[in-house]
Amino acid sequence: MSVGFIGAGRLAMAMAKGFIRAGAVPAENIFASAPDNLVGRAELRNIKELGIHVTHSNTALVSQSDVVFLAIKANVVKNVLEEISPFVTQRHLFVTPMAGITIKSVEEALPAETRVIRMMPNTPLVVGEGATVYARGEHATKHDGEMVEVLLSNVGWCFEGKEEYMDAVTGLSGSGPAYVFLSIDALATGGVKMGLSRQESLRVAAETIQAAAKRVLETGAHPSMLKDEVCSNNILGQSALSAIHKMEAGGFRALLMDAVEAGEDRTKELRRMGEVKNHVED
Ligand SMILES: NC(=O)C1=CN([C@@H]2O[C@H](COP(=O)(O)OP(=O)(O)OC[C@H]3O[C@@H](n4cnc5c(N)ncnc54)[C@H](OP(=O)(O)O)[C@@H]3O)[C@@H](O)[C@H]2O)C=CC1
Ligand SMILES: O=C(O)[C@@H]1CCC=N1
Repeated sequence: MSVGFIGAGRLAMAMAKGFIRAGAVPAENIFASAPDNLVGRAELRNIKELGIHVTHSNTALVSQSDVVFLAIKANVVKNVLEEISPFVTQRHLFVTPMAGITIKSVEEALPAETRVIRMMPNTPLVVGEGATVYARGEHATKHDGEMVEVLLSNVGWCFEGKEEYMDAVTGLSGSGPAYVFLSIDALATGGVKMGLSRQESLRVAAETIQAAAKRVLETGAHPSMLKDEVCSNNILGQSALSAIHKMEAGGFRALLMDAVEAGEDRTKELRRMGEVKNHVED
């Protein structure tokens, strides 16, 4: 199976590296199309070092690939689909990770009965971890879905969901790693303020987040119950409860809920951007 990425940006390269590292797709079966303006840029050297094939032609990439990931931004999708449409055949499966862009809009821009799957991954798949939710279009078969699921399961957890939730998934897990990176940085900075070295503090913060996530996944327990395990009820303890009181007073949980909602709202705006040719935001 040959895998192509239209757009050789951050997500595409994370996926390509993740697939190669996991042994899911050999580098020689991976293609990426990068615009001409990448020539001479450091990104192109990094991409070439991966050993994948790089072209400056989206249409050549389509001709070379069985599975085509649309790893571009919403503002160029209309033009790109118009450009490649004459080169699309029944051989192709299109997978779109684009925030906000619906399956229907991709299907309508490509030849009738083109098989399309929409998915929302996240970039930690570069290290073989992460969460991907996908939804099948009208013509994508169960087998197509299983194929995507097997491929993405090499680089994290992947499951089929409903397209109507995909904007919310974008606000939750597509963008989620950024919220967690921010949290790790903030926790580590707190440690530094209390006298730890930056390096130690960062490691302790990252290991703590990883361990807590693992505990949720392995026990299947409600996070509030696990929180109670950490918080001593005894008046002689309560250092965790004192900290949590501060977090609640600062609206910590409401802030994270608002973040997911804001991510979803912006994703819906991106959908409108995708409806216009070469949209440029003011
Ligand atoms: N980054 C993430 O964490 C995630 C991203 N996504 C989605 O993935 C998509 C890509 O995001 P991301 O990788 O972050 O964005 P990037 O901007 O890093 O990558 C997009 C790439 O597309 C290239 N490009 C622009 N126009 C064209 C064209 N006409 N033909 C081919 N390539 C073109 C850009 O080149 P140039 O820079 O030269 O313009 C750039 O390299 C988005 O739709 C996003 O919503 C989904 C989940 C997570
Ligand atoms: O911010 C973005 O556009 C993308 C969508 C999900 C994560 N990053």
